[in-house]
Amino acid sequence: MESGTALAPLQEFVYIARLEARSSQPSHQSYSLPEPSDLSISYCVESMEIVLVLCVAAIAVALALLPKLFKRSPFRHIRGPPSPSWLYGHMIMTSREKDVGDLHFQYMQEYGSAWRMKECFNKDTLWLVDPKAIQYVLQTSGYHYSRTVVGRHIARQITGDGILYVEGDDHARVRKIMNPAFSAAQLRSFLPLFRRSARRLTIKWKDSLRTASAPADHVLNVNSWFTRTTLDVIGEAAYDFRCGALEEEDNEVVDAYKNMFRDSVMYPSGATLVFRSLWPYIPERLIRLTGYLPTREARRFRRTLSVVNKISNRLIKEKTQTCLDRKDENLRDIMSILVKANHSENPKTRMKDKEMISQMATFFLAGHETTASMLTWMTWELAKDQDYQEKMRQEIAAVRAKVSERGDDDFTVADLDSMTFVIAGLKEALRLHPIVYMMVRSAERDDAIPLSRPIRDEKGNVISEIPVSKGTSINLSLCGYNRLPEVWGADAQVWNPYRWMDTNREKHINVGVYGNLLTFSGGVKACIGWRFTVIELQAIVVELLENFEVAIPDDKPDIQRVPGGLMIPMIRGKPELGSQMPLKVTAVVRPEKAEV
Ligand code: HEM
Repeated sequence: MESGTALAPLQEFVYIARLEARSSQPSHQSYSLPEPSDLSISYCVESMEIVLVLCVAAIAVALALLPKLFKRSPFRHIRGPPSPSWLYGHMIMTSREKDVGDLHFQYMQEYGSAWRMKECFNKDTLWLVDPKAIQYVLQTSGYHYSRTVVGRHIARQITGDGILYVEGDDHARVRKIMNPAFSAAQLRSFLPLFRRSARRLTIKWKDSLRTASAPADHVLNVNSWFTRTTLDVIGEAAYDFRCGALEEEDNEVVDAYKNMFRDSVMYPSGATLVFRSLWPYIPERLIRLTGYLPTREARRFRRTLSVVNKISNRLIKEKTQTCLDRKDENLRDIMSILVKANHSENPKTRMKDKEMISQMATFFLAGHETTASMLTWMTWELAKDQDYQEKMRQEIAAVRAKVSERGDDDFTVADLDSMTFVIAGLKEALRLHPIVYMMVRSAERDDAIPLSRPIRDEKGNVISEIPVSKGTSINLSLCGYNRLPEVWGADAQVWNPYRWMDTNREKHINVGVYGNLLTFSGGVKACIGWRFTVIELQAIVVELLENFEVAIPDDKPDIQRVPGGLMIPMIRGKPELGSQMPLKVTAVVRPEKAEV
């Protein structure tokens, strides 16, 4: 389609709306992955009426906001890829990447550690992988770069007014109350719970192998098993609530989260992108109403939130009563600690019950699919690297021998931390597969973002800091930074866990909370659950490698990193199957346990 005439944006919009209408499905979708070049197979289930209403509203608001939308950005001379569309900018392209990160990696090579792209209505947006710039945005000036209006309101639809939604002083207040529940000592106390859940998973896999017709070729969708395991873990750790996800696949909570991202935010339609791009100009109270719209994402999120809120409501009441009765001394779950911390706060700064419920929904959201996906990508890497997998297994066996010699039944956190190969494998998986692969921040004031390495702009000028104006969207490419050759070496694009054993590694600018990776972000809003995740991953990986070998199945499925809010593993060309990671799983025969 031609662009460039005055009517081009309108033609483009109508063209894409038509294509999307053609691919809209009334109820249960038939899934097909849209190629950036072929929007006719776009994935979109909003009804055409909703799309049209939103379009008309969007165009009306857009006309009223023309002056703001056409403000020229102070970094317009930074280099970047040409925009394919005035209306959509690069938004369709980036939200429909074939494999998460491929565009980021390409632009890093072409333009360096900072580049310019376009949002809807031709608005400039800055992309960063530069460590100093990222440090500045997340840490040095963290509270001057807020989560975007769109990001916050989508989070609000999934979790309510939780920590992912609030900003500024409110964020600092909530974070302070939450911190005690995530102290290192508190999280270490969860190890037995993680190990119990991992053992339950082992039993389930062994049962599955026992009943398999050909155990040597037994293929499991490990992602589904990991999701159910981590759901059980977060239920028990956060609420002392038994989800029972490993026991029954069709459980209410499992069902509430199953493929939630695929069914909501994956491959947003053009109309959705345009509509969302207007939110920053709409009063907050009106944006809140978007959660009640019959759109694909709002409907899907409402379904999940109603299940989680029902449980949280009941539990908050119970735990508050237990706290008031002073019967909570032995309760170590996150919610009990939060209730206690909240009660010791000044009544003015306390979280209200509604806020507490939202934090609980946040833990469920933030705390299970992320960890499950991480386990999925890690086992996939290990399935491809049998040598390294075996090295990890030998290391685990050696530490196991020491534990038995001591007369202990199981590993302590110190034992897990002594496993150099396991930790290096874990860090490498976190580096290559950051589940939250990008974050967008909005500049709260005019500012200049410093760079660690100067770049050249379109005019050949050397720039060591980038001027940004209030309201600019700053895209932090977590997956890009995690593969930056300056930081990780010339082989940054490939799996090489040995890089973590190099004790001569150069010191780099501090950006992230774990291994200096950006996987858990950094600064004032870094992942509060990173330590929780690391211990959980260690506990589960060690259990699995003691009991099983994982390998790529004989038919070598083509695994795709699908951009859907999180980085979702799927079989290329089969999105209707949802998250998938088929791996061949065989039992390891241990000397003392030769059964299975
Ligand atoms: C592999 C696992 C995980 C990954 C990759 C991950 C990643 C992240 C990232 C990148 C952020 C920053 C998001 C942003 O600023 O927009 C974040 C925030 C957060 N995460 Fe995690 N996370 C993981 C597990 C967990 C777990 C297990 C919990 C809770 C038990 C958790 C709770 C949170 C919370 C509450 C926030 C918001 C923090 C704040 O705003 O101050 N996460 N996480």
